[in-house]
Amino acid sequence: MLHTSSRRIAIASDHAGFDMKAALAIDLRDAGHDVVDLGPYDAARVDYPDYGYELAAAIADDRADFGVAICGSGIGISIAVNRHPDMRCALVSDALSARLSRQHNDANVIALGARLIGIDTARDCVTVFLDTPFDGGRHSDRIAKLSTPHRAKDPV
Ligand SMILES: O=C(CO)[C@H](O)[C@H](O)[C@H](O)COP(=O)(O)O
Repeated sequence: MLHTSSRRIAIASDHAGFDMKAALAIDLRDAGHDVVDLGPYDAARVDYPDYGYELAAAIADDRADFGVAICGSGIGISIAVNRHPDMRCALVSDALSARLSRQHNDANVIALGARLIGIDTARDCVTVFLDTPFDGGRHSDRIAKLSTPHRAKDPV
């Protein structure tokens, strides 16, 4: 059982993340979540930006509450998701990082590297991610700044 309260979860990968995506989608559905699988639907080689952009759009359009993004390292698809100003995609490989990404960063997408971590670690990360609330407080203004980026101050 991955977690308790039901959520709308979009999940996407590239070819390297295809098997992990399939396993996590089953787990999430078994746990009672409404899972939107954005593909790919077979293991043929694809480009991770296409799927990262689809995942970001699904959340931005309110078709999902949270996202799970998977590629070989998790790096490429996390970069793609984070091109959207309202996405806070956290690439994690341990449960503590997954928890902190929710508590401090209000991350709405978790990215995983299927060639770097095993399915048990991935399950732990997703479980903690979905079960952990945002702390708010001092973190809220920082989160707001992420959606309105500005240039760094000129050096003195
Ligand atoms: O990890 C990735 C991007 O950060 C991708 O999943 C790919 O694994 C990576 O780009 C390598 O591509 P390949 O076509 O699988 O060799």
